[in-house]
Amino acid sequence: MSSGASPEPPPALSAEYVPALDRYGLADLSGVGPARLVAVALGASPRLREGLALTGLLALLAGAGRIVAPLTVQHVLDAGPRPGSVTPAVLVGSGALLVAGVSSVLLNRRLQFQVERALAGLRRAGLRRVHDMAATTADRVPSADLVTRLTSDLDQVTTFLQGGGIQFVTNAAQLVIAMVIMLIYSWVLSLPVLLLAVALVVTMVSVQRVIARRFDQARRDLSRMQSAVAESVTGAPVIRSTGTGRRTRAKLDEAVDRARDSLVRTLWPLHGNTAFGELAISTMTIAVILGGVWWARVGGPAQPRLTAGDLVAMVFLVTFFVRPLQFLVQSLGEAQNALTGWRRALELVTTPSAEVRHGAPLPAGPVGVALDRVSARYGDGPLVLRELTVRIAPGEHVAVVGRTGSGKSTFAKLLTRRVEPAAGTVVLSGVPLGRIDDGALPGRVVVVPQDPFLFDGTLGANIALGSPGAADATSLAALAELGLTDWLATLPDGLATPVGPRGDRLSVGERQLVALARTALADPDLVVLDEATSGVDPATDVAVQAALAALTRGRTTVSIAHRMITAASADRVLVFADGRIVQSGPHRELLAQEGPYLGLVAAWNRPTADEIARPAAGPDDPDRRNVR
Ligand SMILES: Nc1ncnc2c1ncn2[C@@H]1O[C@H](COP(=O)(O)OP(=O)(O)OP(=O)(O)O)[C@@H](O)[C@H]1O
Repeated sequence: MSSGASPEPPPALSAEYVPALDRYGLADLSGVGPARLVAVALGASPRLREGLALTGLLALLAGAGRIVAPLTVQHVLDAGPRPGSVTPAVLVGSGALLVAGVSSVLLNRRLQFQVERALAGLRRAGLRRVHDMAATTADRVPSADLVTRLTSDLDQVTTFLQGGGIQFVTNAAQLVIAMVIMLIYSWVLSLPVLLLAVALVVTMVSVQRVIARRFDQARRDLSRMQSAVAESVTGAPVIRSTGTGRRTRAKLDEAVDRARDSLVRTLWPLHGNTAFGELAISTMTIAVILGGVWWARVGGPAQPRLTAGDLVAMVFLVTFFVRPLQFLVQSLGEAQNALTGWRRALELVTTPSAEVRHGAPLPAGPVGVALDRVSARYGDGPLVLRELTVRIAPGEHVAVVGRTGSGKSTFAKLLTRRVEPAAGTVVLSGVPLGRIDDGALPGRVVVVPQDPFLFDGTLGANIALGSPGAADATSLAALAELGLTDWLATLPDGLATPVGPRGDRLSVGERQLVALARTALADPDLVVLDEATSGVDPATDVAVQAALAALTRGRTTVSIAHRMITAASADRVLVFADGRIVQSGPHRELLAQEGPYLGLVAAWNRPTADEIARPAAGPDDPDRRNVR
């Protein structure tokens, strides 16, 4: 593809195309007929539509040109070898071959370019969709799976095309033209050829269905295998530390074996199809030769039904009919594989976007939150949040506490549109969240996760993400605002300190500090914070608490609190149990009530095994302070 090519416009699918969704919420094109599939493919890859008529014409010229040779031979044989007939016939034949050659080169070039551009467009659109989905369906289909799927599916298409798949078009054109000319020469001799071709096609189509099903399964198993491999590589430190290497290997072996078995299962019908195709092709050639000799004798020497030239031309034509048919049969498996890849890539691209475009703006100022009888679930699973009704005033700091699995994270995901309510409405500053424009949320509603993701680069670059283009001075001011100047001074190169891939060179606590500085720079109006549960050393923890206090001052904040100090410093605590809010009020008030909060506080006050192993915490340790 030329580097100067303009980017593929986004898919413009026909208005009436409303995809059925599979259980992961992805478009499901598996039951869609070929005409609809082609329409969807053209809609998703507009480049394919460009110059379709010219492409068709080139295919016809390339296919027809090759068939001129038998016609020339027939003419010369029947007219007798006289210079008056041979020379023009040879000239016409040579000219036609030249046109066919040039058309074939142009066609291949054109198809290669168009298809590669279409594939690049699909890749781009697919990756964009993965990003878009990561915001809403990440919990249903992991983004890594989608990327693996997109990459391997489109690789399959490229492999097919590079292995001669482009010839498919020329061969198909040649097949049709040879058949038409054969019929013109002798419909009697064409009859057995066509009957055998019909038998071949009928068998092929039914075996093809089996191949398609098995390839689909094989591709799913290959995707699963790739995900399992990727997971085992990413999770290598955990696997090593937990001593679960043997179990992981067994899981990987099982995934590899399953993928292998699936691939082997595709081979039987594939080979059966090829063998049957070869058999049919040989039979056709024999039928034409024997039938031709018989048919030539039927009329007797005085009135032969077939001239010698006709018979020779027919034998040639059968070859020209058979060769592409053979090619098509042999490539059918790979074509099927590539088609499945193309279809699955199209499924991803045509999955309806969850983005809200041209939605309402989010009114300026601190954000107020209102939930009315909101329930939520993952996929078609059970409700994990039930009938939540809660108000959070602008500027209020609310801590969300509860046992593991009680629904705290899901509540946070509801506020940031990572989970759609199954019932009820979430309203931010008077506007239903589902109607707020996607562009209105970044920078205004910011999530600080437990273990923030940092890009491989400098500390400064990672902080500046909060306000793209921010100068170092602005980042330093944000750090100062959070009281982090002293912490910065402990780093070897200040803002220029490299953080390593995913921020691995920093501790979890330090990554949270970077995320807090990034958030301060963004200056959001609603902060949703998932407090780190572990891995924060006491010194960094003091810095995190101070930075948090500064960041949340005057901003609406929802903290998923795992420690008492965080709950105690909030204006109000929401206690979750089994997906419901069972208590709500300031920390001190809740301490005076009978209820689950007292149980949580007791658990928080119990020293952990880690703390028992450590020397006794000093009075300054914020987490050990008796807040009661
Ligand atoms: N992606 C998911 N798919 C299916 N179920 C999920 C998913 N994420 C969470 N759940 C389920 O939803 C329920 C609430 O989970 P959630 O993560 O909101 O709880 P939590 O209180 O934040 O727990 P923790 O403190 O352990 O993070 C749990 O039963 C959990 O198993």
